[in-house]
Amino acid sequence: MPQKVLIHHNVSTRSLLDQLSIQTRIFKIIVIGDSNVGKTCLTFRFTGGSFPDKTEATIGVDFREKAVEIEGETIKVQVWDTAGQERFRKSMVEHYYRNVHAVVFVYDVTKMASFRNLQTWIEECNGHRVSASVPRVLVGNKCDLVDQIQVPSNTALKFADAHNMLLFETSAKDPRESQNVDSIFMALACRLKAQKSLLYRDVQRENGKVQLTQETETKSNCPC
Ligand SMILES: Nc1nc2c(ncn2[C@@H]2O[C@H](COP(=O)(O)OP(=O)(O)OP(=O)(O)O)[C@@H](O)[C@H]2O)c(=O)[nH]1
Ligand SMILES: [Mg+2]
Repeated sequence: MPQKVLIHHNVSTRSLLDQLSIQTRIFKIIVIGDSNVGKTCLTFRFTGGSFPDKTEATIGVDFREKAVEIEGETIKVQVWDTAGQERFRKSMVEHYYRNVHAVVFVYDVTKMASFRNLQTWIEECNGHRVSASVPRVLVGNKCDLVDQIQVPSNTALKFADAHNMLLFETSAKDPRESQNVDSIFMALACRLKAQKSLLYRDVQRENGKVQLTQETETKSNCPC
């Protein structure tokens, strides 16, 4: 008798877990740009809430995740912090762009070369057949270095407009800017939620396998 109770309990626990995983939506956001612009620091600021004491050049990719709540729904934002150095990224590039939901292009406001190179990063992104409906944003980082700014805001704004991107000028280092860093990812998550272009955890009951599938896109009505 107690055994029967146990079996019944297992079944209901499993279906509850299935339901929970179906409801977990994951947004894959990749962060792209030259080496040293601060991609790791920005992703760390968003997911960990602080500025890392020390960073090393990213090799391949580092994943960071943060659960956010939007209109009562908990969503997992999966941030792919990519390597800026060619030698540390070449074997991974296909993986960066596969099933991506949004792209964050980063430049360093104190380094004009990192701004000019954005064109190359955009071309790489387009070359990997990332759909035009995948939201993209532009981030000028290191705004705390006010005396060293080389990229004027209006130049960056024109570029962002021409490429249909929102522009965020911010600093991963300055704690007063942390809300601004959060708003980069939150604006994207908000837009993706509205778009319904999501990774669903689609529970395939066949053979008890769990697979990830991508839903078809619908038109966005997000205000951001
Ligand atoms: N002043 C200032 N320094 C920053 C800021 N963000 C990052 N840095 C510094 O810039 C350097 C590079 O930062 P990372 O985040 O490692 O750069 P990355 O873009 O991830 O570089 P790769 O991994 O090689 O592609 C580090 O010394 C950071 O401390 C910022 O907002 N302000
Ligand atoms: Mg890095």
